[in-house]
Amino acid sequence: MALSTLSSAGLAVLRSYVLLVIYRLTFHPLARYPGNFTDKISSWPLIYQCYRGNRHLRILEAHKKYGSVIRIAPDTLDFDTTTAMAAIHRDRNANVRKGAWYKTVDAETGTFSVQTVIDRKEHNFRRRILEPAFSHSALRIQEHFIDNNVRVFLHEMGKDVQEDGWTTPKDFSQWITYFGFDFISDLAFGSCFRLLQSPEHRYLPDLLKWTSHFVYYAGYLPFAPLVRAVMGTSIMNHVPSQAARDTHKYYLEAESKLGERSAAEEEAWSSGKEGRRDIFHYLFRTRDPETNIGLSHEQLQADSGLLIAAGSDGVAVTVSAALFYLLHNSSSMAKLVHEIRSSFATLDDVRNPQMNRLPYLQAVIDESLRLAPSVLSAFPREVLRGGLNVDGLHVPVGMTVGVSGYAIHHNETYFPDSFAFRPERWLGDGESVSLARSALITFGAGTYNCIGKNVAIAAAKLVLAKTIYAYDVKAARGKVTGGGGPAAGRGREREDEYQLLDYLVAYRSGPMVQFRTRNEK
Ligand code: HEM
Repeated sequence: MALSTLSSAGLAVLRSYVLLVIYRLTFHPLARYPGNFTDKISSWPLIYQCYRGNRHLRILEAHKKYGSVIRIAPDTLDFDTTTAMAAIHRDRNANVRKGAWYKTVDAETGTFSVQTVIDRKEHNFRRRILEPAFSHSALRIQEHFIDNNVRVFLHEMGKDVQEDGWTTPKDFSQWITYFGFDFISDLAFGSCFRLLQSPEHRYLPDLLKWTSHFVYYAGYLPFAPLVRAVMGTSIMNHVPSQAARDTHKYYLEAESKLGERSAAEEEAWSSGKEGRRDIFHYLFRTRDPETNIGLSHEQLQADSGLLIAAGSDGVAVTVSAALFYLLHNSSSMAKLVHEIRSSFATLDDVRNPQMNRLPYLQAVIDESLRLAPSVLSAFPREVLRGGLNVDGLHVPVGMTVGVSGYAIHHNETYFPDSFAFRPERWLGDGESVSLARSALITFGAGTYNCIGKNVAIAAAKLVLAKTIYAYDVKAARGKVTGGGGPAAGRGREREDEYQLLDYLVAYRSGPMVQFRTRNEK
C-alpha cells in the first residue's frame, strides 16, 4: 500500500516535470529562441557550468553555433552585441533590475553591498555615498598607497637570485594576487594584509576563491532561498562543503578589518584629526546630501567584503593575463619595454601623470581586459513589467537577460582575429578603435558599472610598468605556463590563450616567471 502511494507520487512528479519540459519547449515566452536543448529545458546545466568554472566557454560556444541571442536557461537569454549592451546595461533607464541571484552573494552579512542591492533607489543612495571615495582627487592621494605596495612587490620579485643572475621561478599569478589583496586592504582600510611579506594571511585568496565559487552556483539553485536562510548562521560551520564554511570565515575576516578601521577613525575623529584618507575614511564620513543619512554598520560590513573581493582579484587577473600574453608575444613585449624604459629616468619617476600618457601601456592593459575579463559571464538583469526591447526582439516581464564579457569580447564583428593578443587594435582614433571601445564590458556599463575602474587601471598600470622598468622577465624553463592544451578540455585547446575558471570572478594560475635586475644603460 505504502509502496503504491510512493510510486503514484513519483509518477505524478514525473508527469508534471514532463509537462514543464513540454511547456518550456512550446508555449514558454522564450520557446522560439535558439540554444542547446538541455539549456532550454532546465537550469541545471547552467548551475553545473558555474560549479565547473566553464560557463563562459559554453556560452561562447553557443553564440558561435546559434548567433547573437541564445537561450542559456529556460528563462534566460544571453546577447553578444553592442546594441544589446546599450539596451540592457548602458541605458540608465532600461526596464530591468538586478536578478534574484544577487540575494545570495551577501546573504552571510544579512544586508546588501552596493553591488548586490536590488532596489534602484537604495542603490542610488549607496552609490552616492561611495562616490567621494572614488573621485579623481581621492585617487590622487590613494595612488601613494598603491605605490607603497608596488615597492614591496618588486622587492619580493627580486629575491632568490641564482648564479646566472635570474631569480628562481615564481608563480606570477600567485604573487600578483598577494599584491592585489595588500594594495586593496591598504587602500580600503589602511591596514594591509601583508600577504607579500608574511605567510600569516595567505589563506585569504583561497578563502575568497571558494566563497565566490559557492555563491556563484548557489545563487542559481532552485532552492537558493533555503541556502540564503542558513548562510550567516552557525549551521554554516557544520555543513559538509568546505566552500560553504569558507564563505562564513571570509566575512568574519572582512568584519574584523572593518572593526579595526572603525576604531582608528573614531580615535582620529575624537582628537579632531583629519584621519587617513583611504576608502573607508570617506565611507565613514560621507552623508547623503539629500537625506543626511550615512551607511549603517551592516552596510559598511557588506561593502568591506565587496571591496576586498572586487579590488584584489580584478587587478590580479588583468596583470597576470598581460604578462602571459607579453611573454607569448615577444614583439609586443619589446614595444612595451621600449616605451616604459625610454619614458622615465628612474624607477621612482614611473608614476602619473606621465604614466597615463603611454599609449602602448594603455593598449596592453585594454587588450588584457578584453581577453581576460575578470567577470566572464553576464550578471543577471530581470526584465520588469512592460518588457524590454533588445535587438528588435521583445523580451517579456520576468525573463533574465545579459551580455557576457567573454562572449562579446570574442565577437569577430568588434574584434577581428579575436583570440589574438593585439594591443594595436586599441591604438589611434579610427572607427575600428571606437567600435572596440563600445564592445568592452569588463567594468560593466551604465548605472551599475564598476566604481573602482580608475583605481583598478591605475594599480594595474603601476605594477606592470614598474616591474617591466626594473626587471627583465622570462618564462621559467622556456615555457609560458597558464595556457590551454589538447588535454585541457573543450574550449581550452589554445596554448596561447590564458586559461580562466569562471567562478564569478576569474581564477587562474601561472605564468611561472623569472626576473633579472635589468642593466640600466
Ligand atoms: C580590473 C579590475 C576590476 C574589474 C574588471 C571590475 C569589474 C566590475 C564589474 C563588472 C562590476 C559590475 C558588477 C555588476 O554588474 O553587478 C563592478 C562593480 C563594482 N566594482 Fe569593480 N572591478 C574591478 C576593480 C575594482 C576595484 C579596484 C574596486 C574598488 C577599489 C571595485 C569596486 C567595485 C564596486 C564598489 C562595484 C559595485 C558598483 C555598483 O554596483 O554601483 N572594482 N566591478
